[in-house]
Amino acid sequence: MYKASKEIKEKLLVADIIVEVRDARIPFTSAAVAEFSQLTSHMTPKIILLNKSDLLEPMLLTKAMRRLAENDLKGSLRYVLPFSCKQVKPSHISSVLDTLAGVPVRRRLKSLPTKVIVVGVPNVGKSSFINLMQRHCRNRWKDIPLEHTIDDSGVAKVGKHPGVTKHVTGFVVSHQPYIYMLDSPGVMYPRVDSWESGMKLIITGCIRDHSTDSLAACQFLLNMLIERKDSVAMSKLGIEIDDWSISAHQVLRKVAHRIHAFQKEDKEHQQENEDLLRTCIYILRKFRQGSLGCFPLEE
Ligand SMILES: Nc1nc2c(ncn2[C@@H]2O[C@H](COP(=O)(O)OP(=O)(O)OP(=O)(O)O)[C@@H](O)[C@H]2O)c(=O)[nH]1
Repeated sequence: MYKASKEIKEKLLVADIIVEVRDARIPFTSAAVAEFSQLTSHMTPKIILLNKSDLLEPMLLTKAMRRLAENDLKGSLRYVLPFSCKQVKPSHISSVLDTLAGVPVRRRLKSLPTKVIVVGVPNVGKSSFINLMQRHCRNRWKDIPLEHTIDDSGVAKVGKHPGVTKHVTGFVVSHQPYIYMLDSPGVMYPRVDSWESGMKLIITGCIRDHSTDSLAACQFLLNMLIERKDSVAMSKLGIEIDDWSISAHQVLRKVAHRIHAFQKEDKEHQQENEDLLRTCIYILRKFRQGSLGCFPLEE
């Protein structure tokens, strides 16, 4: 963990622009806040990329972007862009490139590349985004070498250079202006300031769940679906609900029956907890894949 923090620190120090990837379904809860204030200058421009926007209705996405702009970005120079690595839209890529090109950075000298680092809490799609940009840029500039290393002075060079003590690797995303994206993301910690935030982070996979958490997180999710009277999501779980006063535990049992999670030979119900846990993992996986439909977890 210490090593990871040290690496992020070093990368943030060389970065001219920070792209913070967040999960569009939890635009506030998936903020990578932990080290930001200590490690970055207030002057470093930040772009917030609301990834996984394919898992949110367009109207809600617009709302989330507006709320972020109103609440989260006061007084600092930031941009909020929608993105989806799963349903890639050329307009998303071009708006990222245009925004990067237009961001006023401290030193935009022709000889020095503007260095962009991608950061975010786990599982928000940082690597997917970097890989996608790398593929796009490789196709765009077929004849120009795109893989570089950068030494401490910020000069990008092709190939490996002996004598360069610290270097970061990445690829060119734009030649005019000269913009370079580091190819390894900075993984940061989320802020878990309430039980509810923790549940949302587990549901979306930003925090790894252990068995007890899976049960609690799944029940949290099912309660949300019950509250929303979300018959579409329920039908995707293979069940129908006639009376919405049903409890999360009852829904869980219904799904367990539906997927035949209960073991037939377990007449004494000794395995029941394990069977329900397997069902929770099944439900959470479906949600994370977007198979339960598009809905926000934050109002
Ligand atoms: N639906 C959807 N899934 C996505 C999107 N982007 C990434 N994913 C999925 O989210 C999961 C995590 O993606 P990664 O790119 O590994 O995320 P990461 O932030 O690099 O994760 P860590 O390595 O844990 O820090 C994978 O299963 C991806 O397929 C997206 O835009 N939409």
